[in-house]
Amino acid sequence: MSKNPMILDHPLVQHKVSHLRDRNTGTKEFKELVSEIAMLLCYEATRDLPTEEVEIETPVAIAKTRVLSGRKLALVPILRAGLGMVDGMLTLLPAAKVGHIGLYRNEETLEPVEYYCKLPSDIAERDVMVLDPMLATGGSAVDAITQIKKRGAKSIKFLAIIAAPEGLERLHTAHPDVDIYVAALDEKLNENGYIIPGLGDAGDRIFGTK
Ligand SMILES: O=P(O)(O)OC[C@H]1O[C@H](OP(=O)(O)OP(=O)(O)O)[C@H](O)[C@@H]1O
Ligand SMILES: O=c1cc[nH]c(=O)[nH]1
Ligand SMILES: [Mg+2]
Repeated sequence: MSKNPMILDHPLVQHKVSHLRDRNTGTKEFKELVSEIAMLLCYEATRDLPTEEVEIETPVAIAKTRVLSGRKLALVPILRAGLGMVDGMLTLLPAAKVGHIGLYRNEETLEPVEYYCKLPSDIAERDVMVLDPMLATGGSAVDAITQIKKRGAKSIKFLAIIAAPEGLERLHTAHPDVDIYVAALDEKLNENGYIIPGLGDAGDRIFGTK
């Protein structure tokens, strides 16, 4: 990857993120947009997957062409909000295994509290993509990636929809080997650790809990 973080500047991504931010966007459309943006992030984050040449018989000739050369992949959404990105990713990567890490932010300290971790048993052999729509202070992403590395994974990417500069800095400092892909880079965090302008609480908007 040439740039870390990679901030997608594609018009489709910008258009969809604008609608996602809108406070008048309801749960159904919000979920659809998260899934679609995840698909576009996936397209960019898989640009370096290795391919191999094969011969395919078309109805008229033999084509020398390329297919993915069988790298094993794992998606690891950070619960809850990361779940919203899984379907979009699996649309493009149907063979990927899915692990889950449950984290929530302590509202006062803003530090992550871990409550669940279940990863594919062969995670150490897989290229891992960690998913969370929001990278705010970066505490959740850093903690999730630390847990995944403890279980042996060596190749890890992090995909978020909106990032704050504070979160990008913290994640890059803690895990400089991790390539980061984001759909939008925002201005700052407010005093409650929310991204400004952001989109509010992603988990609540995906699951309709507020
Ligand atoms: O970068 P950070 O400061 O750690 O903040 C980002 C985290 O906050 C949100 O989760 P939240 O704690 O709201 O849990 P939820 O997904 O269950 O709503 C979000 O989905 C990230 O996981
Ligand atoms: O702005 C924010 C920050 C953390 N988590 C969210 O869902 N939104
Ligand atoms: Mg939340």
